[in-house]
Amino acid sequence: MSVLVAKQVTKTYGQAGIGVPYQALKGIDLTVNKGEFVGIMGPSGSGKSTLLQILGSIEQATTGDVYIQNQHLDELTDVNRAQFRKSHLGFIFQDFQLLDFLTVEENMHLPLALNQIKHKDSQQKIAKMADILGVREILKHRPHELSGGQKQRVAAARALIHTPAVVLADEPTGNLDSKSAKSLMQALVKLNQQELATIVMVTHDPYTASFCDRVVVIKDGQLFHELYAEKERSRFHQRIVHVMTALGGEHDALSYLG
Ligand SMILES: Nc1ncnc2c1ncn2[C@@H]1O[C@H](COP(=O)(O)OP(=O)(O)OP(=O)(O)O)[C@@H](O)[C@H]1O
Repeated sequence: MSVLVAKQVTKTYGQAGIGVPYQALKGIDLTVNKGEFVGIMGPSGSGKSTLLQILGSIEQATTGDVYIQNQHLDELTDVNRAQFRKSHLGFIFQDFQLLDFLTVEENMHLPLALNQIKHKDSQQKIAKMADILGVREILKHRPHELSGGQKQRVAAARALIHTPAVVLADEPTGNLDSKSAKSLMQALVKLNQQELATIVMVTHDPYTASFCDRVVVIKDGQLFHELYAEKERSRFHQRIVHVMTALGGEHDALSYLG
């Protein structure tokens, strides 16, 4: 069952008469099924963040259609779009974006409060998420008392706690050391497999991407290639590295693809 469908999405920045218009996306088609973990990769400036922002209804596509759980995003009013985002989407950012005046527990409670989840259910959800993400011991701490890895696991808990239709993650391991990155990705895989969470994640890092079921590669605003995971993650990692190396090189990138 598809949860997210993007059809022929384009994005042109720069209004007529102000500077030179720039087409960042040139007709992207993407379908993500329930319980899929999809990585979006591509060189710097290829349009990854633009695509993620359009999928998250933060930016509007210039042309094309985006549906999340059959809801066409362009058909929502501004008020309904904000409400839809709160209830149907979860976001994880590179710089965590936790509220420092709230404890970990209160940060996790925020999406539940915004969606008017009852106190008893909230407590159960917080306890379950805290266990899956290994943050139970730090529930009473404030974000400034945490390591980067802990902060990002809390941010992931907050993004997923209200069981959104899709979680959109923009470079979630970008500020983490390799050990913390691995632990975050293992937690996301667990949430993906146990809770059937649907995750779309932009990353530069082939190792981070190797935890996905599928990696979509964008080049110059267009879909360039798709890779599917295989049993051994290390082999998938290698294949991603090959594709990205080929993309960054001057030679015929397609000669690497198989
Ligand atoms: N608000 C904006 N106004 C004008 N141009 C923009 C804007 N946002 C992005 N762009 C341009 O659109 C193109 C795609 O940008 P985007 O941030 O989506 O790429 P990216 O693949 O995420 O890059 P990176 O990996 O460096 O973050 C780039 O050329 C960028 O300069």
